[in-house]
Amino acid sequence: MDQPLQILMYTGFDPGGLERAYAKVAEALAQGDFHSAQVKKLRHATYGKLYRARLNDSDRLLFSLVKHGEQTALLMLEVIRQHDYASSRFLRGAEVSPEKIQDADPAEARREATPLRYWPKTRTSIHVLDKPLSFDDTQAALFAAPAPLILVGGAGSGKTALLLEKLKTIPGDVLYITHSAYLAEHARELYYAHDFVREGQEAAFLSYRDYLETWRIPEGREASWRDFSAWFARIRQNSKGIDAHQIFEEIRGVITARAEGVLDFEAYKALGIRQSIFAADQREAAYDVFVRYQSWLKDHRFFDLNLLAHAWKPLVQPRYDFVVIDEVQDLTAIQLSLVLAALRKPEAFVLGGDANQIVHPNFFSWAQIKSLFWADSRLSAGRELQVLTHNFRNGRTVTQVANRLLEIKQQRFGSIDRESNFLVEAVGDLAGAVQVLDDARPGLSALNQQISKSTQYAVLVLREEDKAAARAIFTTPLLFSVQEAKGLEYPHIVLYRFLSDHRATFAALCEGVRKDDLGGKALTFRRTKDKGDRSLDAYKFFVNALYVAITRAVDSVYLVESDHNHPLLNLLDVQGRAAAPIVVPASSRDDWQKEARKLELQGKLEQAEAIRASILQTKAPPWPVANASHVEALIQKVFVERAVGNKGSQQLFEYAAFYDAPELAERLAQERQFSLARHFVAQRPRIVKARLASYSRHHFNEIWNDCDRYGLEHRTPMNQTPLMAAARAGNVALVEALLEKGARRDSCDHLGRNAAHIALREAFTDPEFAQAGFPALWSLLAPLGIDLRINDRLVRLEKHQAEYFLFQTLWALIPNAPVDYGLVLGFRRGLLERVWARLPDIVVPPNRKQGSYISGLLARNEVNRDYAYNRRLLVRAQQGVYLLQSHLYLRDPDREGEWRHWTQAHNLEFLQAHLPAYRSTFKAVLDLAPHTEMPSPPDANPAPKASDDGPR
Ligand SMILES: Nc1ncnc2c1ncn2[C@@H]1O[C@H](COP(=O)(O)OP(=O)(O)OP(=O)(O)O)[C@@H](O)[C@H]1O
Repeated sequence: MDQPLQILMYTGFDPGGLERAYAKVAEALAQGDFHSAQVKKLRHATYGKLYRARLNDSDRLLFSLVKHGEQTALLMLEVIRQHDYASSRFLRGAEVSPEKIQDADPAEARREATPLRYWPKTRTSIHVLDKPLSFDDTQAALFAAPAPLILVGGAGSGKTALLLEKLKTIPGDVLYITHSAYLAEHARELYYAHDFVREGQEAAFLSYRDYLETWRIPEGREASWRDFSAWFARIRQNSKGIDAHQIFEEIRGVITARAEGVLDFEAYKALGIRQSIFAADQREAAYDVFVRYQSWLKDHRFFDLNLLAHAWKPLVQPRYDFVVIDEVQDLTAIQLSLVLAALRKPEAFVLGGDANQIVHPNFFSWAQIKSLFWADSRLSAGRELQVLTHNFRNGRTVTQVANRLLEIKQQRFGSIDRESNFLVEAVGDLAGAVQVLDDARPGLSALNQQISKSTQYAVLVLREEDKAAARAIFTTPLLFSVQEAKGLEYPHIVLYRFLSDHRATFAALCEGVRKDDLGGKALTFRRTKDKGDRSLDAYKFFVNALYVAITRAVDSVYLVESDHNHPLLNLLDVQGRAAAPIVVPASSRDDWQKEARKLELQGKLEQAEAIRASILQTKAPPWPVANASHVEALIQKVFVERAVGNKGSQQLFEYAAFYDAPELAERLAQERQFSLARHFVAQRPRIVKARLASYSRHHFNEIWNDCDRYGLEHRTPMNQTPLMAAARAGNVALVEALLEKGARRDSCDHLGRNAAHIALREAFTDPEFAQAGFPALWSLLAPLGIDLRINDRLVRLEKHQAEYFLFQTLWALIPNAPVDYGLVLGFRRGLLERVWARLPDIVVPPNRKQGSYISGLLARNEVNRDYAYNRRLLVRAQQGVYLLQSHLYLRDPDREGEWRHWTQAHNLEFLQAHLPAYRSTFKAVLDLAPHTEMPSPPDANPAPKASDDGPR
């Protein structure tokens, strides 16, 4: 007999008014009686296994099962009232048709329960992000505590999870912001996982860079370390022994970092000994480099995020009701103050971070943060920083070694500050291992042979410049510097010669530290004795880098070292590995494919490309692809050169049918007497169907064969990726399978349409498609947001906003809408009314389909309309006729940081060339594109006044 099921509740669960019916059903379910509550199993595209029970004639209970160890529990998610599945929190966008749901079997449900990594038995309330989570006591207390809050926690302590859950509770305009673009995007995905929506909230998820762009898009690009070091190498002879890494850190973390303004030379010279990397006698030379740095930025159209923050200060207005800042240690004081300047109420913020993970140059300290905020008496009353000490990510041994490293750092240098003075406790069941491997060729070659086949192992080096040596041994594409590895995690991590290449530095770290004093349960606070001792600053990068590197491993760490007797290994209590070779199962092609996509999303293009080049090794397909240049060549051949035979005409006709270009078919009929083209409307469905045949099937073997040979992003003869073709064919299962393999949602055809736009077009033309597969396709394919450059600002449209759907609709329709709508450039309200009426309510709620709502939506997004939330998307061409406005740009997917005018993104020039009948219309629209440059931003790199009389 199975144990009774425990009952847990989702934090948003509310049986309001149905308590008695709920209690009865819950009791039966807990006893494993699924029959009397008529439990049915539902399938959800993203959530996985969900069940519904009958509460009464019209109301239903939605639940899932979770387990921890031997214990299984019911997780009560939601009461669905009056059969209204469409407005369900967890089923939104999912298809629930009564014929397709089946009776549920309790034994199978137990087997398929979702594992909970952590579950203190006293807690019954469960949060749901991408997965169900039971908070620990600190997380729970902080979740309930009022803002402002500053929360500190080691790697994997659940900061991001807590910050996001907290954010969900707050109404109004809210912002999640962090330095890394990847983390901002990842946080947004976690937040909206399972289609979470909060009524009455507008949430923005921005990287710090995006945030700046929402105020004004800077010219040029950010100066990276690589740019800086190449420049510095050229000027180093006359910079009096200043080290490149140190001056980079000094400029970014000290000279330009203060909220009050860039330090002038006098103020810089007067800094205390612990406030600068450089001793008093080096400051003049250091400042001189800074002055030259500014000229260099200007000359090369580079920008620096701190200098930009100073310049942007006058632009920032109160805009947000609440702000969450994650990984706050990656931001400087000026950057922080620029974010907080956008708050409507100064105390409405929560910050999270970990000072032990600083590998970006910024001189961060919690004391500085505290003084920045708590100096404000409105914020300070009774506030302390809160510390999260559980580790939900790493195994026990990895956590132990990471803790020892923190202890060593503290013994050697004293506590950095009270706030970072903690050790962490692993909560998972995994033991894991940390071992030393010999840096000797035969052994390492054998190791390389094993791990280079696996996505489970990554190799880390301290700095970018150490990669070359590691590459001589390790051929895995998963090779990272510590900077790059921040925020990543892998089951197994190989650290290549961290200690052996910096023997003396790491040995100095161990001076005076006794092994017997290590291995404790907690750190006691201890200040350094000598205030002038700046050795921590010199070693900070090395210790923190090692800490970050070790904590990337979920399971095990291998330190490849030539010096097994290094004192740090002894202090960390890490042993050599016994002779047993490491044997690793090879990862599948699919795993590599997914890994490449994951890395690409994280901005790790070098490693993603290495996977494609060295492991996937795909080749170009042998067929001609109907992209813009191919179609142009065909047009030239058929209409200009008037090539003999029908082959070219046939190909063009197929293209015209597939891409809804009746005008092109008409030309074929008239200019080439191509008779099939006279029956365009009748022929079109046949051609489309034939072209999509293999994407419409239930068996995908043929598709997988093509993907293996030509890659997941290869183009079909109709210039679609397999994902686009599957979307157009309405094949939800294939779309899911392709996404699971890592297919890109953002690939576009030559008219700027991605898979979501293609599905949307199809839904506008085919009512059956709209009602059947489309809701699931939209939920799977539509990106969470669209970035537009409107004039000189970044405007991000979020998926739940009406403006988002308006823009996506226009993008899917213009310029040559599906056949029955004709050419769409300028459009009236009626067009939107007609096409939205075809879509199910689950995608466009009924109130948004009404003419009056649409009129309002168009009017309030018109460039000249005075309205606070106007996104300025449209221009009124004449009474009632709108057009996308002329200062509207989209991100160029192929050129990072660049924007393309919407007419270019849509390739209107191409269309203009091959649709002569519409040339004048296209020309009129193309003429709207501004030929002049954008208005220039305020001077992003103002030369500080001191440079006039400062040292040169
Ligand atoms: N209470 C919890 N129970 C189980 N898992 C949890 C809990 N809280 C967080 N996690 C999981 O632990 C992992 C790490 O959490 P999260 O990313 O929030 O930590 P973090 O402190 O922000 O880490 P880092 O500083 O390394 O980015 C995530 O997979 C998250 O879902």
